[in-house]
Formats: sequence, structure tokens, C-alpha cells
Amino acid sequence: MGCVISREVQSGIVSEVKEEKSLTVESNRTVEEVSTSRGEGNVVEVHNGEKVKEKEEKSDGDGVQRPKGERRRYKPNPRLSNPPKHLQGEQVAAGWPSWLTAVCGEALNGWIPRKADTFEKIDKIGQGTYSNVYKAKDTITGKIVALKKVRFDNLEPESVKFMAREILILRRLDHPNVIKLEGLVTSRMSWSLYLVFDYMVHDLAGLAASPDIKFTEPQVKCYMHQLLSGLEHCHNRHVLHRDIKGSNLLIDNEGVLKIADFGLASFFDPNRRHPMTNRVVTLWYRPPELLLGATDYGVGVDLWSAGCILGELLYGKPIMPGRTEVEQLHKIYKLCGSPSEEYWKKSKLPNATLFKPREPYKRCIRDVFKEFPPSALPLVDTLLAIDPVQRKSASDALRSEFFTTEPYACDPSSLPKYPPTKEMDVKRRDDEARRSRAAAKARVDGGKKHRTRDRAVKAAPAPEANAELQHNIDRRRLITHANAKSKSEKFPPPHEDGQLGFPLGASNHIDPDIVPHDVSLDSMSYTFSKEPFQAWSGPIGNHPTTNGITKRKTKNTANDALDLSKPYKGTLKDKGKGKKIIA
Ligand SMILES: Nc1ncnc2c1ncn2[C@@H]1O[C@H](COP(=O)(O)OP(=O)(O)OP(=O)(O)O)[C@@H](O)[C@H]1O
Repeated sequence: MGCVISREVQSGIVSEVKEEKSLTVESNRTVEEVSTSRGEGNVVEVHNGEKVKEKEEKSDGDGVQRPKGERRRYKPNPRLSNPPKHLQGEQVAAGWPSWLTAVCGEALNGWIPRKADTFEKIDKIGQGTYSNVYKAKDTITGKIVALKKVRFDNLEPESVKFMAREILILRRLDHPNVIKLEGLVTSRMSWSLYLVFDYMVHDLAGLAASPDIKFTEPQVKCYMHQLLSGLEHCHNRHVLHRDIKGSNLLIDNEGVLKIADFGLASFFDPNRRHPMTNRVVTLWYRPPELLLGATDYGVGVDLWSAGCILGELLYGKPIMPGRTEVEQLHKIYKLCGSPSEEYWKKSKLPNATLFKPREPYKRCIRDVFKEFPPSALPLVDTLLAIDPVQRKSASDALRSEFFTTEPYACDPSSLPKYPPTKEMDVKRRDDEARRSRAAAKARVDGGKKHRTRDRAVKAAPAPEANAELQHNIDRRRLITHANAKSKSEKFPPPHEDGQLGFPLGASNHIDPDIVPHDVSLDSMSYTFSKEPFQAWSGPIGNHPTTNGITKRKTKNTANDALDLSKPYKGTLKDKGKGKKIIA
């Protein structure tokens, strides 16, 4: 078949050092880096499956851990992806397609071919912007795995580039709370490529949205501790995830949480700034600096998202569910306050003039979340700091009193065993419920006169029509990226939020005729339906605002920042056309 899969996974950074010495990896010998939430310093050497010794490591200040006595011989280039030509030749000879060795040869090192027909697809379990995900069985080991099939639409160089980056990043990460890339399956003949992962039954969005599940404080601490430990590892390895949200936090039946979907992740160099796109992170979890156009940012973007997740787990629903970038920023200002004068001055954010409110907004996190456990408030407050510097680091968050005071985080293995609950399962269940409600209604209506039914159908669409509408909106959002998950870096659309609101990424994203500079943000407003939210991971799920928009204007106050039962005043106009936004 000419298909291949890797068998051995190495920690990328450690293997870079090994690669220098010898390009041949000794059989049955792997080096695993073990990390803890307190820091990442121990290297465990494993020989023939047995732990041989633990080595103390030291870092040369570049965050890369290496054994005592071994000095940094060269500064690894985090963006390096291609091995020298002769290595590419070896990889092709080993069975890898040459196009793959050309784009991410480094990530293939140490992996050996295996045939794709040794996997049996069981079910489609997920769909992403550029991939389908399947549950499958490895027929050799009997293990259940997840196969992420990457689509290459006409071999679009962008999608190849992003796929290569995701693979490279995944191979550099090795932590219990980060999804592990177990291998790649590809064919010389076809352009499709499968990424092989451990199969995970749940995601946090699905669990959180499940009506039967109410997390206790120790459980929230347990999930947050795992999330922050995974983030600490990514950041120590100079990787920004840039899309932390519930549906990207996968959970297995042992309660272990793993950060997944590194499709938007990027390497960063803390010592040498290079501009990055601000069109990343799903809207509800996107920090203010990105909405304000920052291209020079760091770990703070992931920490903000983690703060949104913590708020969500404790509050019971998403804390800032904006529909457009403007609305998102407004929600942030209302809850977290608007940036201080000092921050405006030092940050020099591209969109500052457009989004600086005339009157500053007061921060009211501690009022709004006064019901939160007292030890959680300081952490929420830190993670949701407007100035990213004040969000500190994942390691600091792990040392916060939230984790060091009783009740402590429970052990993952003590978490209840839930039925499979992914965000996708929740959506499927909602769709089924809608369909059966529609069927029941149709049976009732069936007894009525024909003319009456016709009129009723015209007057108000049947529930399944709404469901279909919702489904199409969701799909369109997935496809167009206008769903608040900025994928413009993957497939840059001309006007990313065109259908939903204002694309803020470009400096001219708002028509000054519509939003004059001297208009306070307070004068722009939006509306919410009174229905409760059903999905937790951004507007991909059922979103009440898509069901209709009320034109009623009401005055909003700081305290209604999170009060979704009240309609929020509103006349946000569509870009340049003066239309109401219909998401
Ligand atoms: N290891 C896994 N085990 C089980 N399910 C998984 C696994 N990896 C991914 N999935 C499912 O597939 C979905 C899509 O995967 P993923 O998010 O990695 O793809 P993507 O193309 O990057 O999607 P998106 O466009 O949402 O970012 C996930 O939301 C999840 O439900």
C-alpha cells in the first residue's frame, strides 16, 4: 500500500540534540521527558522498556532542558522544519512521500513506516475546518485511536503549511496533559494524511454543557490544574496554543485532560519578538489585546482563554459570549474594565483609537463573581487582567491559592465515569430532541384542517426548520471561519467576519462613518435572546442570538455584564451598510 505510520515518538527538543550526534536512533531506546506542574526538569532514560536513571537537567536560559554537563551547542531554530537533503532521501527510502519530507521532515525523524490498512475506521467523530476525525481500531494492537484526516484542497500550499506546523509542534510536546501525536499515516499515491492520536471520549465543552453534570469545586480545580499544567509545558517549549476552549480540551475515561487541536498553535521566541497574526483564538476566549490588533503577544493569550474557562466552569455558562469582535470587546470592557491610560500608552495597539471608550469602564469581576469560591477570585482576576503582563504565567497560576487551599483538586481517577460526551454529541442529542419535538407537533397538527396547517407553516417555521437553519448557520460558520474562531491564518478569507460583524484584524475594519472616533463604545449595543446557552465553545454550537434579534433598546449597566436574561440594548450596524447584524 505504501502507507506509513511512525512507531516511535520522541520528544522533539531532546531528539534534536541526539540528531546532532547520530542520525540513527538506537532501537528500543527512547528518552522521555517527564514534567510536573511545578517545573520540568527531570529526564528519565528508558532502556528496553526499563527506567534506567533519572538525570538532573539544567537549562541554559533558553528554556530547553538538557543533562548536566551537556552544554548548548547551537541555538535550536524553532521554525526549522526540513532536514538536510540526504536525510530527506533516507526518509523517502523508508517509505515517506517526498512532499511530506519536504514540508516537515524534521517531524518524521525516528519514525518508521506502517501500512494504513492496518486501521479500521469505526465512526466519524468530529469535523474541523480542514479535517475529519474518525474513531478507528489499530488492528495490530487492538487499540482504539483517533485518526485526524487532513484534507488538502487542491494541494493548497497554505493548508500543507499549516498541517506541517501542527505536526512539528505536536512532536515537540510531550506531556500527560497535551495530546500526543502517536504517528502519521499517509500514502505515496494520495495527498491525504492521517494524524494518529489516543482516542479521547469526552471534551470539556460537552461535559460542561451536559444538563446532568454539575462540577464540584475539587473537580473544577482538577480540570484547571491539568489545563494549566499542559499550558505550562507548551509555554516552556515556546509554543502558544492560540485556541484554548472547552471543545479543544479532550478528556479520557480516567479523567485525564489533554489539550488538543494545535492547528492554530505557533512557536514563539520570548527573547526575539516577531509579528504574529491577531486573527486567532475563538471569539469568546479571545483576549483584548488581540481584538485591539496586537501582533506582538505572548503566553498571556492562552492564559486569558484559561481564565474564561475557569469562569465558565464556576459560573455554569460562558462568561463573555460575544457575537462579533466589537461586541466581544464591549463585553470584556463591561466585566474587566477598559484598559488604563497607562496601558493605552505603553501598548500602542493598532486599534486603540477606534476602541478607546470616551468614559473608562470600571472593572467589576469581583462583584459579578461574588458567589465564586473565595480562593478562585484572585486567580480569575489575574487571568482576566486587561494587561497581558499582569496575567503572569501558567506556573504562577498553578502556585495560586486556588490550588493550595482546601478543598483541594480531586484526583482525575476519582472523577465520575460519564457517558461519551463531546460537544458534537451534545449537538447531536439536541438535534434529535428537536426532531422528535417536531415529529410530535406534526402528529398533533396532522389532525387539524389542511388550510390551518398551511397558514401555520407560513407564519412560524416548524421546529425542524429552525434546527436546519441553525445547522446551516453552524456549518457556514465552520466553513467561513466567521464563527468567531479566527482561522484566517489557515485560510485567510478576504473579510473574515463579514457575515457576522466587523473584521477587526485589519486596521480599517470599521467604517468610521458608522462608528465615529468620538462615539463611546457604550453607545454601540447588541441584543441577546432570553434563551439559555446550550453550547460552551463559541458560537459553533447553538447560539441564542441566531434565533432572532430583538430591536428593543434597554440601558445596560455594569451589573448586566453577565445577565443574559435581560435583553442587551442594541443597534450595532453592519459594516458600511447600516444594517442590523443577524448572526
Ligand atoms: N484524540 C481525539 N479523540 C477523540 N476525538 C477527537 C480527538 N481529536 C479530535 N477529536 C474530535 O474531532 C474534533 C475536530 O478535531 P480538531 O479540533 O483537532 O480538528 P480541526 O480541524 O483543527 O478542528 P477545528 O476547525 O474545530 O479547529 C474535535 O472537536 C474532537 O471532538
